[in-house]
Amino acid sequence: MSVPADRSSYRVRLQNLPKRVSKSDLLHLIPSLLEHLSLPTSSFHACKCPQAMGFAVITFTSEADKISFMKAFSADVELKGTLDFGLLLKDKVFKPGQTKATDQDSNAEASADAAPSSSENKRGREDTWDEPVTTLEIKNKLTPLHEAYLSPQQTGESYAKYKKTVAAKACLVKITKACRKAYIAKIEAWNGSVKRKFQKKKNQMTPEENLRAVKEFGEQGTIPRWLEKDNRCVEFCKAGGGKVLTDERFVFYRNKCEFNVGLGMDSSSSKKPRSEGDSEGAESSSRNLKVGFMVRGWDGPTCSPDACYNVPTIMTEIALDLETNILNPKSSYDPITYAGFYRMITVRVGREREGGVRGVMVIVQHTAPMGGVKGDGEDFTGIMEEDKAKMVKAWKGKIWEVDGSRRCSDVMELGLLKDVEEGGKYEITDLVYQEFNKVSNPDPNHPVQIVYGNKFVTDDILNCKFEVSIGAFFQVNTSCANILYQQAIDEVKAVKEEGKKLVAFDVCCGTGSIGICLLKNGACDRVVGCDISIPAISDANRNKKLNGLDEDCSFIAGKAEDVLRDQIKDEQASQTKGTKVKYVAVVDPAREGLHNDVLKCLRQNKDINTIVYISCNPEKSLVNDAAFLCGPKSKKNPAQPFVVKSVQGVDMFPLTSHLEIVCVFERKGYVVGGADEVEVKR
Ligand SMILES: C[S@@+](CC[C@H](N)C(=O)[O-])C[C@H]1O[C@@H](n2cnc3c(N)ncnc32)[C@H](O)[C@@H]1O
Repeated sequence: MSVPADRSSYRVRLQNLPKRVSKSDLLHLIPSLLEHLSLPTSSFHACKCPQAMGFAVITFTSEADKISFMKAFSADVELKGTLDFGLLLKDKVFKPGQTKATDQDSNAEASADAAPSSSENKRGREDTWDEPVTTLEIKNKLTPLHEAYLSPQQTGESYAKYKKTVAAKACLVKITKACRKAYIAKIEAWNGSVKRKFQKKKNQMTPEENLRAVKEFGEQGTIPRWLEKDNRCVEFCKAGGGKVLTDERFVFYRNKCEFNVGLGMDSSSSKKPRSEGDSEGAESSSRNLKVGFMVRGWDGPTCSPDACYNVPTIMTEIALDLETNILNPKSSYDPITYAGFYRMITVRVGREREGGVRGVMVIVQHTAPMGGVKGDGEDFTGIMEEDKAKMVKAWKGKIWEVDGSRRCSDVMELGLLKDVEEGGKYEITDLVYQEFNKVSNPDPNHPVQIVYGNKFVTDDILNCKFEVSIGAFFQVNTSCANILYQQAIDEVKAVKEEGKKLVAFDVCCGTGSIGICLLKNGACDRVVGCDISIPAISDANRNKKLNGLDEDCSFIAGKAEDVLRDQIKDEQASQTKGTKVKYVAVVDPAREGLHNDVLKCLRQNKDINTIVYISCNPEKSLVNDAAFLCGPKSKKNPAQPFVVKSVQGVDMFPLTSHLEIVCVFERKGYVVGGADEVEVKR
């Protein structure tokens, strides 16, 4: 059989798989999936699953086979219900020659809540350019729940109910199912081993040994009360009947957006230019540079962000200014051919400064000016310098008076906003360039070049001030972050005990924002944080001083899986004798969840009995991590398990399907029969 050189268009991504799925699991699963869908097993060619990533890439024998699979899969409503983890199919765009599904891919997805997902995208699909993109299509892509919010009849579920369903059902039921599964497997194994043990030793055991074995069997051989039924966990948690928290500002809430610099549709020509010889394309290219979102994926047109409910007006105005007045029309980047110069424009709005003016940072990401990504492209040095000079001239010192009423009247009519709360005064205080030549996204430590201004923006959460560097993470909905962090404060305060010092380990602390808010608001007495990002940790170290908390905070840069264990040990060793200390962990990992070593460290440390877990991926990584923290004891994992104490949803991304969850795990001196109310005695 001849093997085609490039099978990139034959691949799909199967998501929501259990994190620990192996290739051999998949080799069983895929043929049975195909059988279930009445498709020939011969259509399957190969599969890959990166370790502990919870997804797999399946390659079919042809593109037609892939399309048949996708159609059958999407049409099969039952399928999702029958599989424990609710599989999700994603027609991920694989670049020509790309065979590997990497970590970077999922990071790119993680940051894509501003940008459209590429779920319906197909490489080289010509119909992405056939029809003009409508504003409804843009809205559906970026704020897919706008219709559920506006007209409950259309989806049969109101917006609030949908979000609550995600919080209570999808997350909690999945946690319960995953934990129950682990207990059931353990019990089955235990039954077998106990039986063997008894049969072997029946006559040699003393009555005491016999009693001990029976007791052990009793403890290990029973499902904990909170996991008795698949939905039992819900009864223990607030979100089962509770409301998702929101600040009720459903529009224009993002403080950061990443705009693609691509080509927009032209009424005179819908064909995308592909080469210099393509005169029709070249003509439309000169008119079509667009700054916005790629609603139809990497090979589709770039669209104006004006129709997006979650993008503030100042950002849409900056995008428009760039595309009409500043950027050279021949300089957009093509992610398929890697040709071109400007890749992405990030706009970040900061806090209000003196005179009611809000500072804005613009980051221009581009390829190498000489030769581009592959090194053999055009020389953009002149264009770069020219455009940069235009930006400085037009922006530096200019106050933008933004009239938000145009977009407000639209959303007020729809009931998304009560008052005109948009627009105001802005100044682009910082302009930064970043050269990036690889295919995916730069890591947080990637260098930048300051054109004018600073390397960071400033913002406030609760009553704390933060400086945030370019590569550092910061919550994208600042006003809702107040609610999220207040929730964390309340949960940590609940651990505090009179006469005892409370130390909070802020795992994946970013710029130190959660820990600093905890400390400043009296929830704990000391914060010890770690984060993989060096710029974020230098921000955290500046931010603790900015908030007058230098003495009681310690932040270090490093992967949590490498540094947390020693950080905890050092902190415990540093306590003066006689001090009564309690410890709590607040974890806020990226979408992939916590590394196994971090989970092990938290579960094994008997001094940490409460974990406040903030998750932006409650249906996947939170479920997997909960299964580890709450799963049965084993030889590898002998420490007492945690139970889920509460789950609270916070609507950080209104009108999208994303939901932030604050899940509190508490370690209980669990014994059969409901003693899960007893604290661990040490
Ligand atoms: C969702 S953000 C939370 C940041 C911060 N807690 C906040 O609220 O702003 C996740 C953070 O995890 C960090 N991170 C990712 N992988 C990590 C790892 N292996 N070890 C430590 N931190 C990590 C990222 O740099 C990022 O700052």
